[in-house]
Amino acid sequence: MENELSERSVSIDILINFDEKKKLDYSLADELETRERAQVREYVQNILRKRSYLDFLIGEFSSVAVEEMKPGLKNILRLAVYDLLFMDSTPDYAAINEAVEVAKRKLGSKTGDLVNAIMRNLQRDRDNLPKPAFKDRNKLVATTFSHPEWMVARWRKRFGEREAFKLMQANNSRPHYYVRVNTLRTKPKNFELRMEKMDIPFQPSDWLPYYYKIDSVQPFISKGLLEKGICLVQDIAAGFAPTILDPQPGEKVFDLCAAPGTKSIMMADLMQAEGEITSVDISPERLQKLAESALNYQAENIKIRGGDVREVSIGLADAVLLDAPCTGTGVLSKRADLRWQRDEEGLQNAVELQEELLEEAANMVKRGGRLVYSTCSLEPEENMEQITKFLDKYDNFELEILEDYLPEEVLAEDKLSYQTYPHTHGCDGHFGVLLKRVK
Ligand SMILES: C[S@@+](CC[C@H](N)C(=O)[O-])C[C@H]1O[C@@H](n2cnc3c(N)ncnc32)[C@H](O)[C@@H]1O
Repeated sequence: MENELSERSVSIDILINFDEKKKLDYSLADELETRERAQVREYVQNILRKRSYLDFLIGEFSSVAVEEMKPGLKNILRLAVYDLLFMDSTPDYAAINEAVEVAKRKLGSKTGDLVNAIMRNLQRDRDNLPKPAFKDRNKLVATTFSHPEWMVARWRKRFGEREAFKLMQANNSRPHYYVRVNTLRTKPKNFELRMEKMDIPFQPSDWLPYYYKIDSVQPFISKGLLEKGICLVQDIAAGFAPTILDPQPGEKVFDLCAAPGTKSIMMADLMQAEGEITSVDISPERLQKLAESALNYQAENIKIRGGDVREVSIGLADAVLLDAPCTGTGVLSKRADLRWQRDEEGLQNAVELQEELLEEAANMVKRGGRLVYSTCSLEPEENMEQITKFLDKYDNFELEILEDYLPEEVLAEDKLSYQTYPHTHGCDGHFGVLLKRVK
């Protein structure tokens, strides 16, 4: 019999908690070993990536409608169906028996019997599974690709169906990972030698210096490379915003909405820790992570400031980065949970907050100074439309051309913004512009 704290049962607890509280809390896995914790993350993210499709299958084989199931039963079944159909390493009997045991233990023997019946039915038909066949096209696509219907409707309209499919497929695939070497701690050549010695596969990027595409983050954790501050896990597109801000040693820089701090750390490195970065964020927990990273990465020029960007009074800077809170629709392969947490109202709220934050950020830029606005969203309202609105209102800022900083393939035709897409660029979806204060 399975131990109380198995990867499966902890994954189920995290998924139940997510359904009930709309928050993904991995701390429930804290008592597991590193490898098991990684497995829990895999389970949770993979199940969230396939959630609508798994629910469709459960509905087809159950006498109880999925909408009527409590989160406990629903998530035991989601994990069991995922195990049965998508985990080659799990034998059928183990997938079914373990689900039945967890159901009995958590919800009683009757529920265990129900799980057994549903799973046996599904196993019997596994070579001839039903396919979603809804008349409503958005519902059909949303179920097939496990994205919310509002997102599907938007993306089908904007990109056309073929491209929207490719984007959703990319969101449902294993994400790409990059690390950036921290030159405050080591030289890139030494870092490469170290990776070779440790047999860690890596591929230097030709987009930005010091970035390497990697297969998995796991060896970097287990060999202590992150802990020692040697390198940082950061998507290459997340490095574009600091790159175009181009902070120089000795400058005064503000990083607004800075936590957990990967961009502050990168900017400290670009500045060789000379000058001053004030990193502002509203979240004390996330700022705690930034404080730990600053120590770890020897980013000694970072000063942390807790508070709302709209309320802090920190004067003027040569260069300001506003990495605005957003819907995160560009990072859905790494954060599959976000697709289930966002809705159209949330998008509208994000747009309003970004507008206020952008105005505040602009007021903190010295005359002649630079302002970068960035998001990890694919939605025009959060990106270029936000900037157009801002420029219509303020005539003391101008957009700068980005071709000296970034590869052409990530730039808009006019070279005044960058936007990456997971399905075309093989990295997260990020947007950014560089504004100069001209008067
Ligand atoms: C996209 S994340 C920032 C990621 C960060 N720049 C990095 O690279 O690690 C957005 C951040 O905005 C913060 N935030 C949201 N509203 C804020 C506000 N009104 N004032 C300050 N920070 C805010 C959130 O706490 C969150 O940490």
